[in-house]
Amino acid sequence: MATSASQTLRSPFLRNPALSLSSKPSLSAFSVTPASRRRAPPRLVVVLSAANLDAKPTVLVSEKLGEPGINLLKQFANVDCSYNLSPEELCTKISLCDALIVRSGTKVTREVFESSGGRLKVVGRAGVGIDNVDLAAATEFGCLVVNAPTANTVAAAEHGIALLTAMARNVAQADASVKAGKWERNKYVGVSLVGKTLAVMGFGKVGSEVARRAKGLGMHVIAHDPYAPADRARAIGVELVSFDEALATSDFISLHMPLTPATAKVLNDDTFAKMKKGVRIVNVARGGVIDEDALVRALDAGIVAQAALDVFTVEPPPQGNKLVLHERVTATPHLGASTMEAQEGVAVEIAEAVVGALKGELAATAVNAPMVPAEVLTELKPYVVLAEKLGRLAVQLVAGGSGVKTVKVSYASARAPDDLDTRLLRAMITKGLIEPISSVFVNLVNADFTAKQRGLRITEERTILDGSPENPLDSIQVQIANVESKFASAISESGEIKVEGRVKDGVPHLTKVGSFEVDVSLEGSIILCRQVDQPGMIGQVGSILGEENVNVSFMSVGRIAPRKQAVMAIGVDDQPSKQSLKRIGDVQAIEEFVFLKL
Ligand SMILES: NC(=O)c1ccc[n+]([C@@H]2O[C@H](COP(=O)([O-])OP(=O)(O)OC[C@H]3O[C@@H](n4cnc5c(N)ncnc54)[C@H](O)[C@@H]3O)[C@@H](O)[C@H]2O)c1
Ligand SMILES: O=C(O)[C@H](O)COP(=O)(O)O
Repeated sequence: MATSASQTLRSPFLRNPALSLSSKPSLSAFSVTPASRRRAPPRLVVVLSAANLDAKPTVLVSEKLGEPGINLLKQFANVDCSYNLSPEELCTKISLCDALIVRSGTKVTREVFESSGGRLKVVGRAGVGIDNVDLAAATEFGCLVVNAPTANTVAAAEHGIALLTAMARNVAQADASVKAGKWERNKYVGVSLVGKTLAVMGFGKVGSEVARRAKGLGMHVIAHDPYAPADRARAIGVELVSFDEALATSDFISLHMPLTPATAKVLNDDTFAKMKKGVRIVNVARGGVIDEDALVRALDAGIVAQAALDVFTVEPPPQGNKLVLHERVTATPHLGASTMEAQEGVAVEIAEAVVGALKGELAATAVNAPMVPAEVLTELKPYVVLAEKLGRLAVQLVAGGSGVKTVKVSYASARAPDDLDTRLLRAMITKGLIEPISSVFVNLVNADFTAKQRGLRITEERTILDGSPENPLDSIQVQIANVESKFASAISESGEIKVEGRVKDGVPHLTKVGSFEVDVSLEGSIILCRQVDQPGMIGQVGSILGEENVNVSFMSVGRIAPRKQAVMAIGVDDQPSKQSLKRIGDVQAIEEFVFLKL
């Protein structure tokens, strides 16, 4: 079992609270509730709880990061700024690091994750593009990848506009000519932008800012983006068009899509052939979206009149690169994000994201894990804890030897189905199901991957309840099918191990085991006993535990009918000894019992 996870998943409840009696409306159960346990909702420490918070984590910064970001990191971590590491040096260092912060110049390969020996928990990309990080490997290794997606948007858009205008007026070439002692006024006659059509390819953050600015220059702006909403484009006076239409009708094309398998070399011999003769191209996205050899051919053939490029397939491009040296190409060394303001912003954005992730908070800028908006997260916090604990309980009820393969999770809620994002809950149930029976560390990043790898099939279903949708969930039920249980009473009428829980006053409770209703707060550990319902049972078990100074935090009895079979759930703060557990088992009326660690 991954002990580090369970250690840091502690919630900050008080121990040894004064007990107070609270009567329950249900006839079939009563409970003893520590008053102090009803106060604070559990802290959410879900994603990266492997980071050892007792020792300061170590953050490796492998490329120049703005000072404000470094200062922020230093308040929480040991910061190792080692720039220009070779791939081998990076692999060596990484085993000593909990987090790595990179820009576009560091390749975070599978080897990096393998070399980290499981210690690397977060990769922070101080910028937008994450094409230099092997996301599949990061996910497999349970390493969260976060980026800083907003702080350099304006800088990149401004650089796009700078390249567009500089290209149109031959600024770079004319400057070099003047510096070379020439005065070539006729050679550097440019083209005007006003009234020309600009196609923005990729209408995301940077693309839309470029569009806005280009409209200010009097250009007719169209955009191609298969995923952009038309109303967002319309709102700034931009028409979304097909890829082919963008190519065929534009005087200028500005690229702003990410580099993905779908966009790699999207500008190639075939697509250049579809463009208007004399088109001008700007690229501040990624070099790999253009087939650079094809661009050289298109320039030489006069299809492309000019290109202005900030990014290249290989950076820095090899010496003597034909494209860079082409007379009608303006080149900058990946400067899109390089303004003082953007670098400060990016540094702070990524430092906050990495520190937050190391503390176990959910990252709003997670790239390989669901991004859960802060308000949703606040609401879901206690349910997240409930989900993991139900998973832990359910799997511990399985009799040894019977493999867990089929799990059904049912969420009962008065919310509309699309108003409840269950990915986080599913991940935590998976964590709860897998960690107690393996050495795998499961988090939000690798939960689905790990489940799949272990052949664990988790299906989810929703029960829509009438009533107020004020709370996101009424209950969560976890059922494990096709297994035997070491506590037969946990098997429901339909033959599965079944546990169900709810959140009460912000605290997760176990409310059903098999067909028995119970009510026990999910903290510490739990003893479940099945007995013939009769007076004195609570006293007998309570005094066995009391003799050993085991603090009982919660007790509840669920029964079919008075004096028939009942299940008693006892919450304990401390682990009872084997002898005490045996004595409980020896109580005559107790037919079976199980001790479950949460
Ligand atoms: N040169 C630099 O220094 C610099 C700085 C910032 C960003 N960038 C790069 O700019 C690009 C855009 O960044 P962003 O912050 O605007 O990202 P973003 O995610 O906000 O926008 C990208 C847009 O591209 C769209 N897209 C995806 N596939 C597409 C396709 N096949 N065709 C057309 N559009 C497609 C997406 O729908 C999205 O709207 C990224 O490649 C990023 O790495 C470069
Ligand atoms: O994707 C990005 O954010 C830009 O390409 C910036 O990259 P950089 O951080 O290496 O300047």
